[in-house]
Amino acid sequence: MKRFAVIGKPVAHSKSPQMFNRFFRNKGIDAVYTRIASKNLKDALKTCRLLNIDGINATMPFKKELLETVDFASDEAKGVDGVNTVVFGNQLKGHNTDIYGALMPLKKRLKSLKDKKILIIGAGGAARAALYAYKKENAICYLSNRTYEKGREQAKKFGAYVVLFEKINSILREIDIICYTIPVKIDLDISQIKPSAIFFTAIYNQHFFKEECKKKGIIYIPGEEWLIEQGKVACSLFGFDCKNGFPDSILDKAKPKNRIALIGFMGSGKSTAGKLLAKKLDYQFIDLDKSIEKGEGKGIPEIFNNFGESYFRNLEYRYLSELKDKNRIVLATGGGIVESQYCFDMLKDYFFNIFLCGNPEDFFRRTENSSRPLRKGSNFFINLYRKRKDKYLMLSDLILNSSIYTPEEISDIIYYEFCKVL
Ligand SMILES: Nc1ncnc2c1ncn2[C@@H]1O[C@H](COP(=O)(O)OP(=O)(O)O)[C@@H](O)[C@H]1O
Ligand SMILES: O=C(O)C1=C[C@@H](OP(=O)(O)O)[C@@H](O)[C@H](O)C1
Ligand SMILES: [Mg+2]
Repeated sequence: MKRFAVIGKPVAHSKSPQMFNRFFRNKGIDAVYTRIASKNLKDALKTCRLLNIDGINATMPFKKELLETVDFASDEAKGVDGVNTVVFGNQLKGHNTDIYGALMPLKKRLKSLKDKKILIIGAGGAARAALYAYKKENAICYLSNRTYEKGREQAKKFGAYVVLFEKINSILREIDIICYTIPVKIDLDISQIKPSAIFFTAIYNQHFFKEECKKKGIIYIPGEEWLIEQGKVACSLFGFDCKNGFPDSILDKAKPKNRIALIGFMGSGKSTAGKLLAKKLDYQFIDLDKSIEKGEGKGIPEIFNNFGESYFRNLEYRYLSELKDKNRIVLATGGGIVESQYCFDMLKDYFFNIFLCGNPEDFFRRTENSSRPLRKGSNFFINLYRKRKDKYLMLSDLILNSSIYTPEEISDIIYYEFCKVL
C-alpha cells in the first residue's frame, strides 16, 4: 500500500484527503491519503518517517521552510520560494504544484494570458505561485497586500506593480483577472470590475464574492478548481497516471465533527489524551473498554479468558453501535477495534477518527504494568502493531504522534485544530 498525507497548521480543514482518496477509489489503487497534525514541520516529517509515508502535500505555514528542508527542489519550487509537494525516497524531493492550481483554471477559459492585467490580492504562498505562473505567461501583474512592505517585496521580486491596499478599488476597472488569495473577505467593490473580467480565488472553503460576481455576470472560478489542478499535478509526481479518473469536484460528505474517536495501538494514550480532550471541548468522555467492563460486570482480562477474543470483538461492536447517534462525545476505542470490519466501517461512517501513532517500543514500555490480555511478549506485541498499523492509517481523519507529544500536548493540538474547523 502507498501512503500519503497533508501536513500543515492547521490541517484538519484540508480537503486533499477527500480528493485523493476518491481518485484512488475510482482507479482501484491501493493507497491512502490522510492528515498529519503537528506543532512544527520537523515533527510532521518525523511522523511521516515513522509511518512510511511516500509523499506529502504541505499547506501553510510549512511551504517556505520545506523548501529549505528538502534534499532536492525543482526550479519551480525555488522560483516560488515554497514547496507544497514532497516525494519521499532516499531523498526528499520538493516541488511546487500551486503554480498549476493558479494557471490551469485560467488556461481552460482563455487562449492566452499574454498582456492580461491580473490583480493578485495577498502576498503569501498562493500569491507567489500565481505571480510566478502569470509572469511566465507574460501577463501584466499587479499585487496588493494588507501589509504594504511584504506586498512591495514580493511584487519587486516577480516584476509586478504594487497597488496600495487602500487604493485597490480605484484600479479594478482596468483589471482583466482578479486572483484572490487571502482567507478573509476584504472591502472590494465588485461593481467597479468590468463585466468581461474573471474573478478567481485560491480559497476553497469560503465563497467570497461569488454572489456579487454572479449578479454582475462576472465569471467566478471557485477555489476548488485550484485545489484540484494542483492536486492532479501532485498526484502525477506521486507516480500515478491522472489523465482519467481524477475528481472534478470535491463533493463534501461532511465528517461529523462532534463525534470524535481516538484510535491507535495499546499504550498510544487514547484513554489518557481522550479524557483531557473531552474536558477541553466540554464533550462527554467515553472509554469503550470501560463501558464494556461496566455493562458486562467483568474485567477485560476475564472476558478474554472466559469467552475468547472474538466474543470481545462482538461486544466492542455492540457497545460502539450504541454511540453512533450521540453528539459531543470523545470516544477512546480499544487498540483492537480495527480488527473487526464492522467496527471499522461504523467508525469510518459516523466518527471523526484521530489516530495516535508512535513507536511500538514506547507503547510496550508504557503498558508494562497493565493487565492487557494481548500484551504478551515484545515480539508478539510488535508484530500485532505491524499488522494493525495501516488499518489505523486507513481509518484516520487526523494523525498525531504520541511518541513526540504528551497527552496534554495532544489534546491541545486537537483542540486547536477543532477550533479552526468547527
Ligand atoms: N503521549 C504519551 N506520552 C507518554 N506517556 C503516555 C502518553 N500517552 C499515554 N501515556 C501513558 O501510557 C500509559 C497507557 O496510556 P493509555 O491512555 O491507557 O493508552 P491506550 O488507551 O491507548 O491504551 C499510561 O500510563 C499513560 O499515562
Ligand atoms: O489492542 C487490543 O486488542 C486491545 C486493547 C485494549 O485497549 P487499549 O488500546 O486502550 O489498551 C483493550 O481493548 C483490550 O485489551 C484489547
Ligand atoms: Mg485505553
